[in-house]
Amino acid sequence: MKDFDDWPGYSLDLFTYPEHYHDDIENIYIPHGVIMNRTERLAHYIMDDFRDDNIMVLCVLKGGYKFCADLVEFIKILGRNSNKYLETRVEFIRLKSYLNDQSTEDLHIIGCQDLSFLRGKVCAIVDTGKTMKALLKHVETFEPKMVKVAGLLVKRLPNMAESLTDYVGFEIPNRFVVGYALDYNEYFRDLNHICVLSRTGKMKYKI
Ligand SMILES: Oc1ncnc2c1N=NC2
Repeated sequence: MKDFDDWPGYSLDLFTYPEHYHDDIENIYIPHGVIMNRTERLAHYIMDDFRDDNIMVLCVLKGGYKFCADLVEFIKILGRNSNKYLETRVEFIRLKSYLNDQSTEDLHIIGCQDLSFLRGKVCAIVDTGKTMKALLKHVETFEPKMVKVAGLLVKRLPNMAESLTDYVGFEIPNRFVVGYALDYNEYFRDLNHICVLSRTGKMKYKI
């Protein structure tokens, strides 16, 4: 099912958002409430799959920090309510791969390169759906017991190989979105909804 092929997004006057972005966003593509409900559902799947394992969550910064925090919170809440706790540790890795709204393809890791804490662990990589190939290859070199990927957004690219994402938040067309920790040159991370950037916004914050 193509979730968002010709989805026009919600008009701005239906939801609240930071006033300073008023002219910079085109529409509200995925409202915060919808993101949270979807994330809760993904937490259910993860609880079912990781039943008795402890999870080592590898959060991909910066874009993945909101999704990761909410996903881990839901895993904790679901565990408490079903009296089945999943011990969850979180580590962080920073990837920088976008300049303006263009992926620079060369994925370089900023910060901790040594992921030996993953050895023999069950690892859940939480990311916003950037190209996972290079990161997965790097993670595999530390011989984790099992790796699963949770991606908030998976973009439908023309030559997309099978998706490397085990838990997909939303499959969307290949368009640049901001908000919910997704940035455009470090702006819009403080926006709760996932929105489409307007031309004004693209020009205003262009580097
Ligand atoms: O659409 C996007 N918007 C912001 N940041 C990223 C995006 N895709 N990968 C990283």
